[in-house]
Amino acid sequence: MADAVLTLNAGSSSIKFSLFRLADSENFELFAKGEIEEIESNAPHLFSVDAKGAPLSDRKWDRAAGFDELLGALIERAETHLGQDKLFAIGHRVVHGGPKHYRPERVTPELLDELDKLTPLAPLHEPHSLAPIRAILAARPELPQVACFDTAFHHTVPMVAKRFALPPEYEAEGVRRYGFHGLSYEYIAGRISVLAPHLAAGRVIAAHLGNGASLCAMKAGRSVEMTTGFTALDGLVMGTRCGALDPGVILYMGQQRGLNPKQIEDILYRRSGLLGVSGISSDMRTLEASDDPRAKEAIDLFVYRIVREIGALTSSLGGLDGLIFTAGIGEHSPQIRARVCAGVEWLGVKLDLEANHRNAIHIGDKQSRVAVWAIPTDEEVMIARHTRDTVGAPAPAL
Ligand SMILES: Nc1ncnc2c1ncn2[C@@H]1O[C@H](COP(=O)(O)OP(=O)(O)O)[C@@H](O)[C@H]1O
Ligand SMILES: CC(=O)OP(=O)(O)O
Ligand SMILES: [Mg+2]
Repeated sequence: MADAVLTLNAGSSSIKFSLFRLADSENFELFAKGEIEEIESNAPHLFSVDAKGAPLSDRKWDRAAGFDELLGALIERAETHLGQDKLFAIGHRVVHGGPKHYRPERVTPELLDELDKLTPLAPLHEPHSLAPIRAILAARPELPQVACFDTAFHHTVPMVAKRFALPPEYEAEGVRRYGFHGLSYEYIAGRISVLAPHLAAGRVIAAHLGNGASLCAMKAGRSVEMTTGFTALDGLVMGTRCGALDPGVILYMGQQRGLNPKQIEDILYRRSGLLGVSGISSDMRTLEASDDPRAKEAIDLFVYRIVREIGALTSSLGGLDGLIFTAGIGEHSPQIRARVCAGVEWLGVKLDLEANHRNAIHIGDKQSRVAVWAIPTDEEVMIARHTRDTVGAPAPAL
């Protein structure tokens, strides 16, 4: 009999989950993974596959189903798949931990009440992480749950990089830069120490380019700067988010256009970025396949901002030894990686075009002064490890 951890990673319209078995006291083995899609629609869909990708279960609803029902169905499936093995804890990616929560924490009703207050700072994510936690707490109060914060890895960023040049009362209230995609960067930092030990003590920029996108500057495996800030709106152009914006634009929207805060939130979070600029899609695959000039304009802007921010983060690091691409676009788009690397060639970055084309992991040219890698990320395994460490490894069966 083995023990298992279920991880949940909530996005704006879907919840990804993974089920890991504790193979021994240290290592997890992926047992199943899947997704609940269209969670708030009239047709939610739950599917899962095993570690090799073979289908395990598939269920479609033909009506809206609340989080209680969807999560109940998920846990029931997970326990059925596990058979004799025991689900001992559930871990969650929670995007914003605010000023107080920068370590994984066991969920309590008090913690949930505090995290609720951070919803305005992560409107696409926080409600979708907290609703499943609440549903599970009500249905299965005996099952330990752990919140793993996406902001936690950036706790090491120096204060000078976290401060806004605002009057001090804002800083005192926690209005500062936090940074996101921390679970992904923590995983990447661990992989670098295995795959490229010579980089582990060096100056590295990791580019998490997915639906949400950001860069993280790491020195000796610790975050020293990132492009996301108080919220996951700042920095790079994202699927539907605008990235860095002159705050004067927000004043303009309110004062000249007469938009209220909810309408502005909707534009900045849901109607900007690749989708807003192209008017076609937030999905990089669709844009790459399109010959519409607006798709090209959106991709040009996406790449330009990455190149610009790599320059800025290199300054924070005082030089650059390694550049790592990860997440959906970073792992799978040779075109975007090639264009970014061409833009920062002056830093000593040179791609091996053939390795890049076949999506190899080590994609730097032998002549490249900066090591270049494309490393698949795994936020789920990070959540599983933190969950096990926070709850404590289960006692061995007698
Ligand atoms: N082969 C590919 N080429 C280009 N972009 C890709 C490819 N595969 C996935 N992507 C892009 O990755 C993005 C999604 O990244 P992902 O890390 O899965 O996002 P999230 O976890 O935030 O939902 C989408 O823009 C998608 O188009
Ligand atoms: C914080 C964030 O942007 O997350 P995601 O990339 O999952 O949207
Ligand atoms: Mg993601």
